[in-house]
Amino acid sequence: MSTDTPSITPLKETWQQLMRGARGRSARLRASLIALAVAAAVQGLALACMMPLFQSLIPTADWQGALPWLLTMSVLMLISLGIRWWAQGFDYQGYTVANTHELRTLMGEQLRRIPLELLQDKRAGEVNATLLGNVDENLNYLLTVAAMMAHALITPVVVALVALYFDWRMGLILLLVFPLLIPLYRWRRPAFGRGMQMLADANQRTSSDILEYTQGLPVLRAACCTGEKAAYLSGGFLELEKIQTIGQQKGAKPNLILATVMELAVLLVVFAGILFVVQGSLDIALLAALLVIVVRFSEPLATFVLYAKVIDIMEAALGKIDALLSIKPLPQQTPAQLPDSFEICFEGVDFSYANTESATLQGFNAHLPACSLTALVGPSGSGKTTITRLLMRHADPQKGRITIGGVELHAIEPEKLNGLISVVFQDVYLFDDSILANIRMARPDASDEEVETAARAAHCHEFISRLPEGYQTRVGDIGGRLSGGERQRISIARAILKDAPIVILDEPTAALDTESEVAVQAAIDALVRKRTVIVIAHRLSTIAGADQILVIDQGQLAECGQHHKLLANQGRYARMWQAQQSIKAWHFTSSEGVVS
Ligand SMILES: Nc1ncnc2c1ncn2[C@@H]1O[C@H](COP(=O)(O)OP(=O)(O)OP(=O)(O)O)[C@@H](O)[C@H]1O
Repeated sequence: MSTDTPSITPLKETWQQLMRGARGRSARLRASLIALAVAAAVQGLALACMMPLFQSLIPTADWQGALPWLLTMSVLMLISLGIRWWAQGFDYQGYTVANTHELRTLMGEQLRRIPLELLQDKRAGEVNATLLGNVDENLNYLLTVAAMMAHALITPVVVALVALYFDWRMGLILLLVFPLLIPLYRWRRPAFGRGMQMLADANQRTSSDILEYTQGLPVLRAACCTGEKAAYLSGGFLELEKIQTIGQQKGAKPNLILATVMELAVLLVVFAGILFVVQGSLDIALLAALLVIVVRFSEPLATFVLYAKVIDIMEAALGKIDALLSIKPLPQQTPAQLPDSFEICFEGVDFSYANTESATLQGFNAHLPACSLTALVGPSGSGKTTITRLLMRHADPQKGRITIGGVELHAIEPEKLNGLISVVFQDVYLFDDSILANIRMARPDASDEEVETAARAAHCHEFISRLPEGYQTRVGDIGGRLSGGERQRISIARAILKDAPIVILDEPTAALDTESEVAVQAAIDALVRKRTVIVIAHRLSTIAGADQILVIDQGQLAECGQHHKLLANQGRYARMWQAQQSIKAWHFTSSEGVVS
C-alpha cells in the first residue's frame, strides 16, 4: 500500500480549480467570496467604532458624543450582515446544490466519453469516491469557511489600520501581531495539504478495497481466501487510521502554537497598553476598547487552522475532480459520417496499451466482409480481445486505420458507433432491475411486445415465464437463481433487440454445460443472421464453419482462411486443431476407462 506524499497545489491554482468547478456560476461565486471579504472589512470598521465610542463614554459618559458612533457602528454592522447574507445566498438559494449536481452529471458524462482503456486502469471504488465524496467536498463548505477565514484575517487587520489613526504604537503592535498568522499558516500549509491529500487517497483506496471485497466474496469464499483478504482489508483500515492520526497530530501542533501566539498577543497588547497608560501617553478608554476587540479576535484567530484544514480537504477533492475531468475524450472528426455498409477493415494497425512498453498489435491487417462470420483464434494474450476493443473504440490505435463500410471509426459519432455494434460477452452483467428493463436497455424505446419477441428469439421467453413475476421479476431478487446459460440468453435477447449490423461474440458459450450451450447456440444462430459477425473462440470446433478464421499470434495475423484450407496448410491453425482433437480423444478414453 503506497503512502507516497503527493505534491500540494498552490493557492492560486486552487482558486482557478474552484472557479472551474463552479462552472456557469463562477462569476456569482467570485462575487460572493469578494462580498465576504468586504463584509469582514465593514465589520472591522464597525468594531473600530468602539474606540471613539469608549473615548466618549470613559471616564465621563458623554452620551451626545457617543450616540453618532453607536449609530455608525450599528449601521456598519447591519451593512456587513446584509452583504454576508447576500454572499451566503450562493448556498441558500440552491446554487451550491445545483452546482454539485451539475458537476456530478458532468463527471458521469465524462465517464461515458473517456477512452475505456483508461477507465479500466481505475478501480470502481476510486471513481465512486470521486463522484460522491469529492464532489460534495468541493463547494459544500466553501462559503461558511471563507466567511470564517475572512472574519479571522481581514476584520482584525482593518481594526489595526484604524487603530493606527488613534494611537500609532498600538496600531503597529496589532498590525505586527495579527498578520503573524499568515507566515505561520504558510509554514504549516504544505504539511496540512499533503496530509489531506494522503487522507483523500487513503479513503479512495479503502473505498475500492471494500467494494472489491464485497463484490468478490463468492470467489474469495470458493478460494478459501476470505480471511486473507479480510486481513488485507484490515491492513487498509489500519493504514487509514495511521494517516488520520498523523493528520490529527500535524493539525494539533500548529493549532496549539497559534493559540499560544494569540494568547501572547493579547498579553502584549495589555502590557504595552498599561505601560502607555501609566506613562500618560495612552487614553485608558482607548485601551479598554482595544482589549475588548483583541479578546474578541483571539478565538477565531486561534481556530483559524481548523478552517484552513477544510480548504485543504476541498483542495484534495478539487484535484481528484480535475484529474478525472481533464482526461481527453477520443478525437471526433467532423463532419461526422455514418457507414451504409458494414464490412470492416483493419489496415496496418499498431496498438500498445497506455503505460505498457510492448506492442499488443503490430501491423495488423484484416478484411471482414459484410454479413460474414469471422473467427479470431490464437493463444491467450495474442490480442483477440484487443482487436474487438479497438473496433468498439475503447482506444485508438497508434498507427493504421480501422474502417466500417469505408468510414474511419473516428469519423463516426461515438453514440452512433455504439449503435452499430452488439456485444455478447462470456461474463454477462445484469443490472439490479426487472428482466424487462435489462433486455430493453439495448433499445429503450422498444415496446413490451418487441422485448418479448427478442426474448423468444433468444430462447429465454420460456424460463422468464416460469419466474414468479415473469418479465417484471427483479434480477437482484432472483440473484443467483438464473443459470449461466439463462443469463447468457438474456444478453443475447438484448443484442437481438438492439438489431445492430455488427455483432461481437466473446466466447459466449465457453463457460456453459452442453445443454445450456445448445440453447445458447440456438439463440446465437438467431442473432447472427445477415450481420457482420466476429467470434472470439478458444474451442476451434465451435467455429469450424466460419466464413474465415483469423489466426492471431503475438499481435499479428499469422494465418487467414477457412477451416479446411487452414488444415491443409499444416501451419499454426492445424497444430492448434490437432492439439485440441488429441485432448478430446484423451478425455474420451479416460472417461471410458472410468466407466469400465
Ligand atoms: N487494459 C490493459 N492494459 C494493459 N495491457 C493489457 C490490457 N488489456 C490487455 N492487455 C494485454 O494485452 C495483451 C493482449 O490481450 P488480449 O486480452 O487482447 O488477448 P486475448 O488474445 O484476447 O487473450 P485471451 O484469449 O486470454 O482472452 C495481453 O498481453 C494483455 O496482458
